[in-house]
Amino acid sequence: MEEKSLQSLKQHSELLAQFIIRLSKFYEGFSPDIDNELQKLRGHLSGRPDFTLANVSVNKLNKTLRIADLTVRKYTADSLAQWEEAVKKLQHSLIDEPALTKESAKILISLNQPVQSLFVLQSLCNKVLGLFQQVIKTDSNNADISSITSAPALHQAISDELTQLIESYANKNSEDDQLRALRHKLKQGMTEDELLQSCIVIIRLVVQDSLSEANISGKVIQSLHQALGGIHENISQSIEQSQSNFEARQSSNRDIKAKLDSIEDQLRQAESLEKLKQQAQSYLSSMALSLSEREEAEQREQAELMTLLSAMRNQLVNLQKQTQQYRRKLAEQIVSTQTDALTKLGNRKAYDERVEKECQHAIDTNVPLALAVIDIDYFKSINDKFGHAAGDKTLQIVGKHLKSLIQPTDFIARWGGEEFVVLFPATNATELKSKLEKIRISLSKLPLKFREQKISLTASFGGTCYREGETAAAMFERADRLLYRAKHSGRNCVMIDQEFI
Ligand SMILES: Nc1nc2c(ncn2[C@@H]2O[C@H](COP(=O)(O)OP(=O)(O)OP(=O)(O)O)[C@@H](O)[C@H]2O)c(=O)[nH]1
Repeated sequence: MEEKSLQSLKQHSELLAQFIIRLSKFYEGFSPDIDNELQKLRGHLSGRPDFTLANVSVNKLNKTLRIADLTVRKYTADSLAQWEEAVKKLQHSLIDEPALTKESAKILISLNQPVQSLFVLQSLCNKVLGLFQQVIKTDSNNADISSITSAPALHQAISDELTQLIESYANKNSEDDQLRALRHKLKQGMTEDELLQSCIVIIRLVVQDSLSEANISGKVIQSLHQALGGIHENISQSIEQSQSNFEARQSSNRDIKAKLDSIEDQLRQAESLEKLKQQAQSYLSSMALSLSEREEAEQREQAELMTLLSAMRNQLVNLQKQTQQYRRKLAEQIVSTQTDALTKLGNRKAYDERVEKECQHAIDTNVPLALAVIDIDYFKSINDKFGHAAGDKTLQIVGKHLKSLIQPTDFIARWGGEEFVVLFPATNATELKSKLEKIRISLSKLPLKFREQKISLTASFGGTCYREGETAAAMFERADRLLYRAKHSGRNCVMIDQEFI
């Protein structure tokens, strides 16, 4: 019996030792105190077990484990609170990501549930990390997309706009070194900083230019004002002079009349012919004197008037010269602000003005108006292969060629970059399609050669007709969408609004 219970005790202590070994392995590294104490306990229970010492170890372990348990709970609570705060912060930046917002809400609910074990805590930690990984991935994707699409598109749009502005200034100031350098740099490609600095340079130029324009206009107006003031003074002077001359003539008339009346009286009362003769002679010589004085005065007046008139004439001639000069300058300015410097075709401003007129005409006359947007295919590759100068030359050649293919009543403008816009008055969609097809084929046969290399060039076309009641911009957008479709259908083709056919 004793032998049996000893055997059973041995078995139990071995089982306990194995359990302690497993427990030690599980807790290994968790705390050095627990590791040491478990190792001691294993020693007390192996071989000849010493239950008294084992009991001491178990008590020590109990205490350490209680403290460790409190530490783990506090650590768990702290971790959960920190993760919750981090997920909440993250949630604010996820407004545009509904899937991630939903996921973060789910995680927040889990983080607020009681944590039963370290495994649950670990799984929560994994979920939080997973969420952050997903957000980082989405952010970098978005950053990639925006750096591929919006930022370069904006960069390109600003560069194109600046090129146009510089072109129109270069028209006026072809010798300006700064402009020449800017134009060159823009064609080479600019960094964002350089682009911003160029914007500032151009803004300064525009301000200076408008200030000097205002100054010139001010001077012209001032001199017109002076000239008009001079003419006004001369006219007032001549009116005053005429008034006083008129009064002098009236007094001279009264004088002559008085003398005639007096002769008449003398004739009636004359007693002798001799006396009458004497008196008549005296009156006649006095009248002759009055008349010659009057003639002299009249000649003087006429001379003065002539001087005044000739001064006025000179002033008017000057005035006319100045206004003509100014009008010519204004006309030149209007032409230059509406001309594309590179192709010498109308620019977007010219198009904007013209399209409004043509739309109004289409409404008034009920005659169709067609619009085409033409974009050279793979133009960038010309720049890339042969340089910007070759690209510029191509734009000039294409612009000239397009102009030669349309009627004088049609209107062509360079919309920007490698895009042209053409207005075809009195043209319906079917006619537009056939006109654009002819232009497309003609363009594809244009002989172009750079560095001894023949290059074939094609363009894509979007065309539509004006719909009464819509804006010119709406018509353009429709044509532009059709152009986009033409590009996506393989390029070198014409896409016409089917509604009109
Ligand atoms: N030489 C020159 N290039 C210009 C001018 N304006 C715009 N560009 C260039 O035209 C190119 C247009 O390129 P994209 O918009 O990619 O068009 P694309 O290469 O014609 O391709 P698709 O239109 O899609 O067929 C850009 O590289 C611009 O820098 C200019 O006045 N002169």
